[in-house]
Amino acid sequence: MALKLNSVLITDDVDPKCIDILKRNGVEVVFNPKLAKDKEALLAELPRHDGLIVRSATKVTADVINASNLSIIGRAGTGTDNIDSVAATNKGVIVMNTPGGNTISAAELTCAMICGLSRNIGTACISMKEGRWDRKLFMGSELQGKTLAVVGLGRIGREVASRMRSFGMKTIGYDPLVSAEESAAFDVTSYPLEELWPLADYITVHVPLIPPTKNLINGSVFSKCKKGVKVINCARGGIIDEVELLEALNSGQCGGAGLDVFVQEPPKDQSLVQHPNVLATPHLGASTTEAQSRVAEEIAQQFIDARDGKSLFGALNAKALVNAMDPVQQPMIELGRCMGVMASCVVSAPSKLLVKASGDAGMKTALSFLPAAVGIGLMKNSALNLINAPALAKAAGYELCTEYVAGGDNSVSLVQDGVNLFTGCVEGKCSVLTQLAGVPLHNAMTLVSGSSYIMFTTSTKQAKDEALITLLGSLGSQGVAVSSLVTGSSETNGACLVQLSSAPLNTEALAAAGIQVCKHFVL
Ligand SMILES: O=C(O)[C@H](O)COP(=O)(O)O
Repeated sequence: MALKLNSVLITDDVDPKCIDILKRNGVEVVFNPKLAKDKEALLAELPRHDGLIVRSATKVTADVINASNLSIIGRAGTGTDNIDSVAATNKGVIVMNTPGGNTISAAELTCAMICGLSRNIGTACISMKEGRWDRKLFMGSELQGKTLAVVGLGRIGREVASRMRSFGMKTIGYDPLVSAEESAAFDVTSYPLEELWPLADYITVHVPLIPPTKNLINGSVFSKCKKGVKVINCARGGIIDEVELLEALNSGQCGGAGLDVFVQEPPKDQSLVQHPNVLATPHLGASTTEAQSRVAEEIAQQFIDARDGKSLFGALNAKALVNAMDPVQQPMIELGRCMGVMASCVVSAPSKLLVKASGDAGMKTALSFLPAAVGIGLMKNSALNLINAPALAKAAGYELCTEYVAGGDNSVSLVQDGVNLFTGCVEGKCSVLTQLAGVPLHNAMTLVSGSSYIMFTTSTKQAKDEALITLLGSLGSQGVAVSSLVTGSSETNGACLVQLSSAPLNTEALAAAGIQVCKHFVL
């Protein structure tokens, strides 16, 4: 499944390697970092591009996304909080970052902050530049034997811990996604937050800014810490409550803060930056030649790989697409979509549908995108794709659950309230489905886009058989040939899908013949 990527707009300062790689691969590139600060101009330029690449300066808000024709937004870096991912997902736009490219640079800056705070390097340097020689004023403390608490034990947190251990620091930490055993394996002793705070001499945060991490370190936390605790934030502004940090600095409860990021960047309120115990830098975590070169190369190559259908590495909101990229899965996507179209004739929102796949491991993999494919067919909205279908189907009242049954005949069933609406499979994948009335399904469900189908359901199996005989007779009398037929039934209902070799269909004549056709539809 390839992505449209004829033209890419870059609105932040990225290393020229990014432009080179995209151009070398036949992509037109417009590089205009001024657009990061000029929304009107951004909105005017964006519609003619398929891809957008940013760092943290460009605010990719919902109105920007909705006014665009983008297929993909790339972040040359880690944090995507400047991109409205919900709006992107609802519009079916991939959001992608370069998760590891600036890890070392961010970790090294954090370590530099810890060292700088321990020896007052920032303030001592300013004092010397002012012509003073204040040796007594800048008495420091060693790091050896002190405890560093790392909140967030992902890539960056782990690199910080490992480097600071070489200074003789004891490393403790917390991460809701990392077990105590796992963190012990990289020499970080895990504690619940409430137990972590009183143990720490230094606290460094390496978490994204999301609702549970907003103001994670606040006045109440400072009151539980050792007096003089030092805090470092090279992650995102707002993880440490800025107002309550200032109070803690003023009272001495906090002995120093290393801040690379701020709620507002650049910060209008300078109280924290000007505080003597604050070591401040202007969001320089990823600002090294190495990190910039890496993230620029990575985002460009990831775009090309996505365009060529090779990989979706770094994609944050396209779970269904990742497995669906494999060309062998295309018939399965089409099957899901067709089943969704058929289902739309018999179900309406709100409803809960079970997408049940049985067969080999490939069928289990297919379940990662089948509900999305069913959703596309179900909602019959041309703006839907595998990225936005799950969210939009849910918003419309369709709950799509999945179930995998190992073994079986590589088929997919759509089940509502325990009643099997349809079962299907892709050509060559399935032998004969037992619940179908003697029709080899691999022929009958070879669904071809643009074919004309009639689908009807009945309250009993017998009624279905009778209706089918009447329908076939009626079609025959109209000169419409039937190319394949799928019938299904359970104890309580019957279903039938008739594929016609030629459209159009005289639905009035059918109605006159007393046939309850749910829908005549073109897949
Ligand atoms: O999230 C990141 O990757 C870092 O904060 C760096 O941001 P920047 O690319 O704007 O320097």
